[in-house]
Amino acid sequence: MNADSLLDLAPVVPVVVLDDADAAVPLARALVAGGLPVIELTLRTPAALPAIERVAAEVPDAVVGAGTVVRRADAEQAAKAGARFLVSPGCTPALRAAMADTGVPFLPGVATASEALALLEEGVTALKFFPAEAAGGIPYLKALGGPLPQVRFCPTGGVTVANAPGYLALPNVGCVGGTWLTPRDAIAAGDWARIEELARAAAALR
Ligand SMILES: O=C(O)C(=O)C[C@H](O)[C@H](O)COP(=O)(O)O
Repeated sequence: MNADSLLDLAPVVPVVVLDDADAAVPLARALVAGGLPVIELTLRTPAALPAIERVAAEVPDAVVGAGTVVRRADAEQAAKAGARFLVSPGCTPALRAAMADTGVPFLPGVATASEALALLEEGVTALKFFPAEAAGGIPYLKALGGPLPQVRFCPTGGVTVANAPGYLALPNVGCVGGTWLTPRDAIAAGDWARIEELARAAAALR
């Protein structure tokens, strides 16, 4: 798998904030059962790294990655924990180098044509578009596709079950990401059936 093929594995990538690493395995199983095998666990809580480790070891059908990669150490620790991909909200030359050094596929975040061009110069053609809705949403991405048809995006940030189909209809969108599949209250309650249902609805979007 490389970053470009990652965009084709599932129409929606659940972006997860976990408070308790014990929730990771049942959560990942529910998402996989609902049809969403690609899972981004954000490095925003101390539970994230052990959660990545457990999902990588115990849920072979999941493709678990790390989100909120913002420093070299994040990239290194996530790769060591078994992350199969890395996602960052934005990118700098140092962060790109750090992610590339891990050998793990990565999706750097961009929000402008210049940022996309800087990464294109380094051979990176799969990008996260963040924060998607706030940065201009569907019309903005459509406009970027004119001069930059070789770049494909995973829009994330303000994407919902309602606006996801519009993004997925764009030729330069491979998949979308969002937190709506894994509500914090459902995770806290261990309501895996609800999460599986949300995943199933999202998997059917395309
Ligand atoms: O953690 C990261 O690396 C990010 O870039 C941020 C997330 O992608 C957004 O927080 C998505 O959140 P929603 O808008 O609720 O779907």
